[in-house]
Amino acid sequence: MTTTSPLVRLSGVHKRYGGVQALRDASLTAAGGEVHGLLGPNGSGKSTLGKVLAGSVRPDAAEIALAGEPVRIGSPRAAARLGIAAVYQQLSLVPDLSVGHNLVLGSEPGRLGFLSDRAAARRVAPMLERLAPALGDVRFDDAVRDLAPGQQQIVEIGKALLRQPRVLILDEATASLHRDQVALVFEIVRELREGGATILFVSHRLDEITELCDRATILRSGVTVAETSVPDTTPDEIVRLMVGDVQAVEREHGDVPDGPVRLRVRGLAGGALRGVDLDARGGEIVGLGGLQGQGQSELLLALFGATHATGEVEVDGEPVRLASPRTAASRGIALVPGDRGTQGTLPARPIQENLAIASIAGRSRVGVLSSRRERAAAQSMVDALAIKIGSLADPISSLSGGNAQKVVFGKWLLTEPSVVLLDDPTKGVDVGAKAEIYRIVRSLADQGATVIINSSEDRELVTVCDRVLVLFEGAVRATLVGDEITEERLVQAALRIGEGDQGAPAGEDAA
Ligand SMILES: Nc1ncnc2c1ncn2[C@@H]1O[C@H](COP(=O)(O)OP(=O)(O)OP(=O)(O)O)[C@@H](O)[C@H]1O
Repeated sequence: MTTTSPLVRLSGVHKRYGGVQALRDASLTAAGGEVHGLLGPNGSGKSTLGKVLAGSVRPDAAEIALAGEPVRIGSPRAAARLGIAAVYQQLSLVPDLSVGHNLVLGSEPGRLGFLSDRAAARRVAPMLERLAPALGDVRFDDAVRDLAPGQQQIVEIGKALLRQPRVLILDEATASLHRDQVALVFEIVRELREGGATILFVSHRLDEITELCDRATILRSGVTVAETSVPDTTPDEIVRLMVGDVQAVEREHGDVPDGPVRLRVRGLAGGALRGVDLDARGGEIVGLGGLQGQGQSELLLALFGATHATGEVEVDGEPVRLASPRTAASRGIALVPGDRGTQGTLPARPIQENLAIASIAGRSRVGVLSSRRERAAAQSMVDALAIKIGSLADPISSLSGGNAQKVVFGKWLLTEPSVVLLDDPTKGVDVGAKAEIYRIVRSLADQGATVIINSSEDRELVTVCDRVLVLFEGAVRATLVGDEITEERLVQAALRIGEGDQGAPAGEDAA
């Protein structure tokens, strides 16, 4: 069923959080049978608008109509009764409960309490089967706690789908998924669309937006600035609508630096890693590519001493013990983790403290740094990364996701590291901020640091890297250098197309 009458209409939406006007007269209109993108820079109000519709944020003012009928949505429960379901990057699953019970949570017959195991199993069996390609051999009884983050996200999506929503909000719900998992989610979203539902899709991945969305609403600073037909708009135009005119990031195919090797790794193994060799020079940006989940994050965590691994690591010719993040940090190794939700911040503490903490730990044993210096250092990072904040004293939990990620990034930059490990550092970061981060990554390298960057976006690897190691099942499968680094070659190497024809094999790129 495809209908042109708006299933969802939000207008005159205002929301203020303390000093931040998150939405001002924002609006959105989406038809049934439509995937509607909700786009905008970090902090532009996308999540807030979605949450107003999902009943989890109470607006200061709003008019909401569903299929032409004015409605009041005072709570998530009220939204659920209206057929509205939402999935976020932050999960709402109960870790100690089974996959099956998590799936039925929220769609159980309320008055009757919990479903019996048998009834629950019957209820979720078709959904588990549908999701199997993205879940692997996950079973009804497995505890959610034991699942990989991507699998948990899939369960969260399954939970929303079981409610058979007529409006489904996916708010960065694909950010932690592998490509094959994203493909399944898209398949399901298209089925929902066929059935006449409206899907509101929030993502910073332009390729996902152009692939999936029919129309899109674009927010800037809490205001709806445009509504557009996605197939009729080029990605460049979408970017321009989102951020105004930003300076495009051009790939600079400079020569690979030929200074001494700064980071030398031999036979790094453990967990998913099956013996990785790597030599990287100061000034070099080395990317980790390949299908996701091939050991890229594990490699970075092992180099940071955060997981148990064996092998030899040297920085500037001196052996580094893979003992702990503290040891790594003392040797000038910094890690910017990808999962900004759970790693790398003290959510309740002020932004200033979050920015300063790693550099304080590195420089002062006593840990007391004059708050004037801390403040000056923090402010310099806020300026350099254009982090959108109210005040340095606000808790980091008050920031939008992308801005929080910039704080994590800034925290490590302040330590002036010699080896910078970046684990998908721009996940959930808007295109404008991405460009800023790329510039900073480049300037770090120009100052002599070695940068190792894992990215889930091939485009990012093409944009910033001097060399890309394509990982496959915990080992380096291929190496692409300079002009060889194209999205096409990366995909080919990741999928092992044209075996043996993917640039120098691992190990041959050594000094
Ligand atoms: N609970 C809150 N308390 C205080 N301020 C908040 C809260 N939630 C959001 N904000 C602020 O409201 C503004 C809009 O945030 P929102 O999360 O809606 O943006 P967004 O477009 O989804 O951002 P991102 O792309 O970074 O996720 C931001 O400035 C943010 O800091």
